[in-house]
Amino acid sequence: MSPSHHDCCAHHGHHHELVIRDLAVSYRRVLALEDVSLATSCGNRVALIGPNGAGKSTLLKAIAGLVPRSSGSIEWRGTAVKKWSREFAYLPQREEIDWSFPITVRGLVEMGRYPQTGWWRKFSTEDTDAVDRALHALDLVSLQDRQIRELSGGQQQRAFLARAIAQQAHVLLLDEPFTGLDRNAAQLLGKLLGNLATEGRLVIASHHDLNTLPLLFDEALILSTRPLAFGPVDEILTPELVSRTFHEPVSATL
Ligand SMILES: Nc1ncnc2c1ncn2[C@@H]1O[C@H](COP(=O)(O)OP(=O)(O)OP(=O)(O)O)[C@@H](O)[C@H]1O
Repeated sequence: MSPSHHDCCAHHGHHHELVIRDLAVSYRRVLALEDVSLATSCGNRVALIGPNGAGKSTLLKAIAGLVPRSSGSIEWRGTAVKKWSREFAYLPQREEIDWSFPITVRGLVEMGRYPQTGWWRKFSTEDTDAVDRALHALDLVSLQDRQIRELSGGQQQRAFLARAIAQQAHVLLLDEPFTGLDRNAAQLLGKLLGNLATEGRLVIASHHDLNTLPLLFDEALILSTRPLAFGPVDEILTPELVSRTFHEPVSATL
């Protein structure tokens, strides 16, 4: 029996839903990640912190099943994650997305239903309802007929999150979702991510701004190819650790 997103924490007691053990990822000769272990559950917002090249994007892609791992394991609700499944939604960094692609906001959100419907089936009422709910949750109802390329950066981020919600993904893997957003857009996105976590989703995002870290996230993984620390943000964010993370060259750990 797979728990719905409303009860996913309650019935698991102390068992964590996402468990990563001794993960390593290499790109040909570059060792991008090593010895990464962490355990967390729905309801949390986890920040990945670290200097450029620390492996934050690589970890998001590895959890999403988008890059092969050299060793280690990833378990989601007791089952080994071997490849992409619809439980995971991955949002790439802004510059990796082709924003000129001709599609409306609603069209993009409907794409979240394709893993369920298959392209040959018609949209059911359930699919339409899921799309409507996702547009509503991300405050996009009035923008649904607009082209994606005509939106602001914050609105585009929300459209991609709405697609993930329509997909009914429980794990949201976001690569620098706050980068490039103005204050208002960042505040709105922060609030929406908080709601999604409270509803019982797990949010994992790379993040660069240590000042907003305690406001936007519950837990943090400090990464420099290897993990330097993982835990609640208020315990992790010590001056010693911050200077160790950002003043030490990444290559020193390789
Ligand atoms: N496709 C790739 N092929 C080869 N090496 C790669 C590839 N992608 C990333 N790397 C290397 O892996 C390491 C980790 O990169 P990654 O993008 O995960 O870091 P990051 O923490 O997300 O960095 P940033 O903050 O700059 O986005 C870096 O040394 C990078 O050069």
